[in-house]
Amino acid sequence: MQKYQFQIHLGGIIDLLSHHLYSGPQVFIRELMQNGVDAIQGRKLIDEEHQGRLDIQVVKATGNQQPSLVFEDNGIGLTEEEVHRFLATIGESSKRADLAKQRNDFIGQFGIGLLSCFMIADEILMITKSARQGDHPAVEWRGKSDGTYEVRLLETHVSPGTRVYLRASQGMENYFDIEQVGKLVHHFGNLLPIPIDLSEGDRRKQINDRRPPWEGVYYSSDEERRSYLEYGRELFDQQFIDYIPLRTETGGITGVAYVLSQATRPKMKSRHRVHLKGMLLSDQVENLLPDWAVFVRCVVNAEQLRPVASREGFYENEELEATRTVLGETLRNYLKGLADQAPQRLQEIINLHHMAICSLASEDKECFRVFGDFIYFETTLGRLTLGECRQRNGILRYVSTVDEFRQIAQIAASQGLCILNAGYVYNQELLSMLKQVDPDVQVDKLDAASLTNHLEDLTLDEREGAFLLLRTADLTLHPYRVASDIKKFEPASLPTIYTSNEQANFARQTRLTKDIVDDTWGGILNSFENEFTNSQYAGLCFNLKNPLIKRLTKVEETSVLKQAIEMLYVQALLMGHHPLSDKEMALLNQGLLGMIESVVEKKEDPNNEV
Ligand SMILES: Nc1ncnc2c1ncn2[C@@H]1O[C@H](COP(=O)(O)OP(=O)(O)OP(=O)(O)O)[C@@H](O)[C@H]1O
Repeated sequence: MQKYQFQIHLGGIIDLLSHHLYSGPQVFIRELMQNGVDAIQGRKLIDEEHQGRLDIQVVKATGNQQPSLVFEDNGIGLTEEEVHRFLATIGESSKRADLAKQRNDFIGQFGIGLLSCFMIADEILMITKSARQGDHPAVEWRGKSDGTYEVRLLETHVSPGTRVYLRASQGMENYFDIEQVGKLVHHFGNLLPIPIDLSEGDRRKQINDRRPPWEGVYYSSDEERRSYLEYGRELFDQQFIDYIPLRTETGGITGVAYVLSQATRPKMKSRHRVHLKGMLLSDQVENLLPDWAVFVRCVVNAEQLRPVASREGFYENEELEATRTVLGETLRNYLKGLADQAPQRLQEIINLHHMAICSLASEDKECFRVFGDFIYFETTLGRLTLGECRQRNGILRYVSTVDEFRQIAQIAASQGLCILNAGYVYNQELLSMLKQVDPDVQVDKLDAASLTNHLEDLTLDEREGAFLLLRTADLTLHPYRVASDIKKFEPASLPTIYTSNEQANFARQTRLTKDIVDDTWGGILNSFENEFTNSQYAGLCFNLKNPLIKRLTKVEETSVLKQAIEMLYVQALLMGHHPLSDKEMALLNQGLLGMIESVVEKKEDPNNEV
């Protein structure tokens, strides 16, 4: 059997890189800067004192000549043998662990980056001189996008390092415009530790002369704070509430997490600006922090994490996982610190990102442990954090719907009872997460209807006095499936409370629906309704402490009583935000008209007391 060698279709590979791997042609600038930085790093390994520099020159278009770019570094350079091996072999890199021994020193490793230049130029011309072999002549390498290359040795003196020449292919002139190049060099390279000069003709400027705040030395915490926040504002073009310096051994991270001043939405992920050895990987990295850390946006430099081949994110491996855990720990310590020293700021952060934090804390135990106590609930005693609720009450009691909460809020509040409204999204999940995280906590669901059991009973005499009112109420409200009762409770200004439970609500909903559907459906719903038992009755409880109710117990005329009861019933429904059925609406109308009539009659004949 004969052996053959794989052939590579360079056009196909370039197409693959440009359309499927890289986010766009602009990355060639990143790849070239990175090769320059790596080459300087390589030279430092043989000469520690070596002062590296990168020089990028833009040459404007002239006549029928397309514009061009020259990337120059004073790095390690390549010998002729290395040129054949590393430049002309796709996937071969001098920076891999086995060759470089200290792979961590270099940014590149895949051996494909240089090919990105074919996205904007048809030819790559490189002149390189090895710093390792001083007597070796400089080498000129000319690689073409058709997959061929030429090599020749130069006789002229060239100092060690590498120069890459690129001429814009048709349609790519934009990437050779000085302004555009300046922006891209700054975008990708502003944290690189080697000075990068950009020039066009006589104009020359260092692009990365500003160092990040975590490299600064500060004489006061105010100065430090100002420097960090100003950097964040300029970088992200937004204001932040606070900053958290980041430094971890795992992953070799340095940087800062900025606390967002705008509310985040649930399931929204924060995107971070991430560098690898000073080179920007991406400003859209999502997997740097634990999912719960929605309230910050980071800019970091990593020395040890592994990039994916597109170099636009980190490879998801154990090291990244460990780094994420340590960064999460840093954020948690910051929050704990705030809880002790600046709880208002912590509450401010949580209030801003409340929905997002609730959503995460309801699914993620770790997040719950961090934030749980600071999440607020609507309670019958006002808005309280879960921590405050736990401090005040041995048992946490909640109702599961907003309607139930409305029913009981006033009475519970007047009796100092703290009942949580778990009718909003995530609330019940958060309470069940609380039970998982702290099994000792007692969390009880309260049935709003059962609340009336805890109200003060009437004495025998009082009961006797209220007999007619109660009997009339039972008869009047029976068609509405409402049972009546009478108790004494605060606040005295409240004449009645309407209580319901899930079955009663269902029954009520069925009746409301029946009002608006046709006969066929009405028949089906009727058969449901007929199955209802007493437990599906809602309740209207009169308050004997209320002056109006007290007066009603003295009224003997049942028609007056009936009308008052109907009105109190409708009013209780309206107070609880329950939609009225047609029949109830009619009650309201009749009642109002009746009242108007009696007022008018009274006006006409002041002796006619109603
Ligand atoms: N400026 C340079 N100076 C010295 N050697 C260079 C330079 N540019 C490229 N090389 C050599 O060419 C090889 C291939 O470069 P290329 O950019 O394609 O891949 P890489 O940098 O090794 O890895 P990656 O694909 O991750 O960028 C490098 O490993 C290096 O040996």
